[in-house]
Amino acid sequence: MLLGCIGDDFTGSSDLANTLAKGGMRTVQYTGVPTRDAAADVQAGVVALKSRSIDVREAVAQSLAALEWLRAQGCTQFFFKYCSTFDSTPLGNIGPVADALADALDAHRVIVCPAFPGTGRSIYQGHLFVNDTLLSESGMQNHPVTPMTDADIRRWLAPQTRFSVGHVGAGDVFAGAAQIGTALEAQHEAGHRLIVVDAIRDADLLEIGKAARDLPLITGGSGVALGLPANFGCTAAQVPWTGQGGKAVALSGSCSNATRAQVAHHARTHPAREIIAADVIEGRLSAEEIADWLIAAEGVPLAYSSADPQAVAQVQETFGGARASEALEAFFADVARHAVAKGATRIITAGGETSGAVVEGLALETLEIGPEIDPGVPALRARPDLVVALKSGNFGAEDFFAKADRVLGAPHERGEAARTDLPAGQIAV
Ligand SMILES: Nc1ncnc2c1ncn2[C@@H]1O[C@H](COP(=O)(O)OP(=O)(O)OP(=O)(O)O)[C@@H](O)[C@H]1O
Ligand SMILES: O=C(O)[C@@H](O)C(=O)CO
Repeated sequence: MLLGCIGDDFTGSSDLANTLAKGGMRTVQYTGVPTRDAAADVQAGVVALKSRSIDVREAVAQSLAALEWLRAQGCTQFFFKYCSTFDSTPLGNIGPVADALADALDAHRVIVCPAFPGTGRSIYQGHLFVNDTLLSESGMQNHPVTPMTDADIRRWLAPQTRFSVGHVGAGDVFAGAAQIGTALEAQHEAGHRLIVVDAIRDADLLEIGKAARDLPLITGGSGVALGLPANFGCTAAQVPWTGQGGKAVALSGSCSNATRAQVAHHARTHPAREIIAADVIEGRLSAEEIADWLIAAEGVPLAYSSADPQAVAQVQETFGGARASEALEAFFADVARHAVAKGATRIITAGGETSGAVVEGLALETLEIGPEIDPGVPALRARPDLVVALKSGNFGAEDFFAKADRVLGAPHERGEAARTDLPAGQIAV
């Protein structure tokens, strides 16, 4: 293994794995820290944690355990993947995890770059934009767990880290890799260790990637990984894929604007059933009943708890946010387990936490990275008879659910039949 990656959530990890696989690296995503060695031919390993919003000490401990495993696999460079909207609070977890990894790797010029132009995230003069609005005016200021009320990433990161935060501005980035390297060195000499780097276009990210060639640790969204495969001699390639026939089901626990638009769009032409949060929390609805409905329904049936901010606030006020989230995530995991037991072979999930719960509930240990469905969302093979797509809340076009089903089911470009030869947990990219 060459490049070792640690992702702070499951959908974000598949977003990063997608970029690396498209760049030609043989990439595998692992659910949590594996207990055995990776296959010998894996070039990039992404250890997916659910560490974005957990207790900071636990997030650091899990990330260091992931680092240890990745080091043992032979990796020479490491990547800490967090959200392109820098989801964190003034207490962490991005800063403390980056600090701990920097210490462990003796890294002193640590790039901090959440930019992902393909989904509208850019950084200019240290400020993060979502399309044409500052992060703090993009809707992310209302996020229930990590409200992002300041778009200045330098200022947001400062209270989270023990180190001084530096900045490489757009002027240096536009001048290319050599100048980025010089600017990183100047920031280091000025006493800064975590260095926010501007990027507004993919071309900027490719130059940053070149400049990062010899850095032990890079942190950011998936965008800044664009240039890394080339440093290892890999070239962009079509990602091989064998489609999976059979029954598709879609599950959505994401309440983001993008997902709610996708749910509304899908419900116009496919069977869709709303999951009422109170029914789940108070035990009036069984997961098996929903799985039966999904299996019996035509097309790509969707079960969703996605609701607007007022409805979510009402549920949280009545039951408490943590209780509601736990109950709904456990419910979707149960629905997925029953649906797979009853024959589902293609599972599409929306929402980082929801997807994480489903992947853990189904005990999917490794995910083979397939072709991109929409920016940041790849098709994934979990088992010889099961494929999945894990969509971050804010990602995907309006027709995402139907499109995901088409890509998951698409025949291999060389026309091979679906594979049945590989045992679970031993799947190569
Ligand atoms: N109707 C609802 N009322 C209250 N909470 C809900 C409701 N539906 C879903 N939830 C909870 O809201 C949370 C949504 O988080 P999730 O990470 O799945 O989506 P997201 O935040 O849109 O995605 P991402 O993290 O990828 O941006 C989950 O914990 C889910 O269980
Ligand atoms: O970087 C992103 O925006 C996503 O991969 C993600 O992490 C959303 O949860």
